[in-house]
Amino acid sequence: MSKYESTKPISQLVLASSSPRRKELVASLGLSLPVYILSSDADESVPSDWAPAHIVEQLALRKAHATAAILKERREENCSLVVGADTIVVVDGRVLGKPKDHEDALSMLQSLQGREHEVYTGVACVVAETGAETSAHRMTKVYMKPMRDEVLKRYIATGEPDDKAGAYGIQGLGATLVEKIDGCYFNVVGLPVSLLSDMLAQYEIQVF
Ligand SMILES: Cc1cn([C@H]2C[C@H](O)[C@@H](COP(=O)(O)OP(=O)(O)OP(=O)(O)O)O2)c(=O)[nH]c1=O
Repeated sequence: MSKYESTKPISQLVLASSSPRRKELVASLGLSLPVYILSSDADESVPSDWAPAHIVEQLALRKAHATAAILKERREENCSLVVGADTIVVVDGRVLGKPKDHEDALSMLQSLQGREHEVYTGVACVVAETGAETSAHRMTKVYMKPMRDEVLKRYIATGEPDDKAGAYGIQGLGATLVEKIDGCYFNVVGLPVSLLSDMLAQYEIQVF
């Protein structure tokens, strides 16, 4: 029995995510095994006293386990490694997820502009066959420029903040809001690929 308790070698990777960014980043790794997308509706509510690192790792695990359960129900022949991820923005200890509406997006961006905040992404790997799990996270500091409401409102009107934690996307027009970062860029985009590649190596999946 290998260390991840599977009787068979991993033959496919399943990304438990509906995020187009995560899909692109996994594709960019050019893995030699097939990659499929199968997202599920994991509950994303968490107790208010959880630390950011714990939140993102637990939510990444929930997402991966929910997809692993679907695969198990289907009695898949292939041995799948399911990858889940979760990203949050933290400012002054306050956790920002995705904005509910444009008003919420404005209040998030008002709290981020002109100062630094942290972005946490948790990554989880679950072997569908056995439920064996690993999780880890990265944190990146992001420094946003000071901006007037008028600028923030114009950015919100582009629609880019709608589906993003903290109401901005560093990979898009949101790059113009950011002065500098300290840490992994891909962690901010939603999937720290260097961390993921280390985690995949534990399952004998090599990136190159
Ligand atoms: C801060 C920031 C977040 N984001 C995105 C990454 C995540 O997709 C999203 C945070 O929401 P998540 O709940 O982490 O992910 P998701 O709902 O988009 O996808 P899934 O749960 O199906 O995997 O915010 C960016 O794309 N750019 C950024 O600069």
